[in-house]
Amino acid sequence: MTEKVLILDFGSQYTQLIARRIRELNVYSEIVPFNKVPELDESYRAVILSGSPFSVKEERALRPDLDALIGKVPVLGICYGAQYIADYYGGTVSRSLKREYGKANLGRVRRSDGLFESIETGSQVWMSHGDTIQHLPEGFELLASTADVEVAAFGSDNGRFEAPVYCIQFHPEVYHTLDGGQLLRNFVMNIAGCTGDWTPAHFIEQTVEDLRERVGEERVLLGLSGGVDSSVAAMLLHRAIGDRLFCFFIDNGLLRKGEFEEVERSYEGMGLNVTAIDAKQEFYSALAGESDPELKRKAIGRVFIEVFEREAKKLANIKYLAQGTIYPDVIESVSVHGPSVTIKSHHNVGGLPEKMGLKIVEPLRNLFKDEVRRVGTELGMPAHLIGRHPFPGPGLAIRILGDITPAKVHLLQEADAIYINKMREYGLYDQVWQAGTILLPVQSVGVMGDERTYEQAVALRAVTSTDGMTAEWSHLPYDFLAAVSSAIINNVKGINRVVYDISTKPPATIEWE
Ligand SMILES: Nc1ncnc2c1ncn2[C@@H]1O[C@H](COP(=O)(O)OP(=O)(O)OP(=O)(O)O)[C@@H](O)[C@H]1O
Ligand SMILES: O=c1[nH]c(=O)c2[nH+]cn([C@@H]3O[C@H](COP(=O)(O)O)[C@@H](O)[C@H]3O)c2[nH]1
Ligand SMILES: NC(=O)CC[C@H](N)C(=O)O
Ligand SMILES: [Mg+2]
Repeated sequence: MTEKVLILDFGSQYTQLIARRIRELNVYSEIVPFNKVPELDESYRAVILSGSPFSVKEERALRPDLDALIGKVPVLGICYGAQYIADYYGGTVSRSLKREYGKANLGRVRRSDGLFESIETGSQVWMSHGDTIQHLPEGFELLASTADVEVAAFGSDNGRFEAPVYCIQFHPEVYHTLDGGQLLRNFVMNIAGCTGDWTPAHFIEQTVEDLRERVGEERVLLGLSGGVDSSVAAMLLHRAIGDRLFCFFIDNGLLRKGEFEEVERSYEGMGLNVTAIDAKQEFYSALAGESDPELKRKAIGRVFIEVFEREAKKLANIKYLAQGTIYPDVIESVSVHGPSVTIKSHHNVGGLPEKMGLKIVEPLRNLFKDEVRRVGTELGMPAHLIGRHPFPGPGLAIRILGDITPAKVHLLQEADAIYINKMREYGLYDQVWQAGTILLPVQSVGVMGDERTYEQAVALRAVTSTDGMTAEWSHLPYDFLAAVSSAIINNVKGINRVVYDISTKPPATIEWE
């Protein structure tokens, strides 16, 4: 049984980060809304309470029953989590008009305590709160202070409860808390006694076993996109059920330049059963004359389903559809406006299961993207497949603003290939999370060889991100941007202007449509 750390989400913007930090210790962690605590069987070794935009002093504060948790397993409260524990057990928390936001240093630390082992006095921490803990509840002791807050950390491991409880006002999960990783390690490994059994090898072994059990002797269908998620899902299934996995790779005419052939080639030698399907014309016909972004997406989704359905009919007895759904797609988070379900799903073959009566298998639904990559590496997949930037299912159709024609696709493919190749050449590809070129529906005047031109413009997009939910525009070097711009304008006839997109998400999104 894999050991687990449970994270109760009170709506902090950092909740996912807590889960990732724990997983970096090779310990499995899962996030649940604060009010959906599962039965704590012995696989749960510890519970962490996240921060929150709420204040414990508010009427609407989120107030789960802590008696069900505290004393059962070691508990760590972070920020709101700490304030709530203080408040719950009879301490006092006061609201202050002044927020403490940013770096602070732990001025006094009770280092004899397990939570602060190997952490020096003066260690830099990151604060983000308005409320202050004034008095500790009975049975708790002060563990650390900063210049601004007396109660930066406190805990109870003296017998008031049967398991230790620790509370910290700062955020150990953000990188600005320099010893945050050490603190979490102290809590998870030393105090909660986790051993670190969540490794890619362990995950593969267990998943392959589960898949064999689940799928039995049935056949499984999988849409392969050339992207990381579907490729790793395919490899896992292949290991579990071999030739009973049938992969379809569809050329929708909206892929990058040379991508169809390249992806086909990279799957050779991996042992997968892949059928490549040329459906370019079907997609182009469905998109003809359509310029509304949502209608374009819908048309593409519809054709994906049609193609899948038709091809699947040629194979008898398919019972399952495999999807590369990953953890950020399924986490239920608490939103600032109250507990709600926010699930982002972009899955392009989404309508298929109901239509064909297929059951879904999602071998990656517990993994973050970087973990998917580590599993892929462990499975022996080539580095260029693992390191690929994410690419949307609707492809270049959502990067060509307005209606789609094969000629526009061609124009964008050429510009995009120059951008991406140069990015590799300059050693920037792996520093960027995702990059692409957007064909703008504007023409502008230029001059080339003493002649007037009146041609289209492209925008370059490059972002850094961890999961695509938020993103920063990448600060790419000017000499690189200059080289790309001149290569595109000199080599792609039809484009005479290149601009760089400097918008973050939110409020912009990564794709333009
Ligand atoms: N050209 C395609 N042929 C077959 N299936 C596809 C194609 N494009 C997308 N899909 C299906 O849609 C799913 C969602 O695509 P998505 O881009 O989110 O994931 P991915 O391609 O596996 O990974 P990545 O996010 O790294 O691109 C894929 O997992 C795949 O099953
Ligand atoms: O498979 C996909 N089908 C889609 O319909 C789709 N739309 C956006 N994306 C990808 O999702 C991430 C976030 O994109 P946005 O900021 O544009 O919402 C980025 O990585 C986008 O490339 C998609 N992927
Ligand atoms: N980051 C947090 O958890 C903040 C908790 C609470 N809203 C405060 O301002 O003090
Ligand atoms: Mg993709």
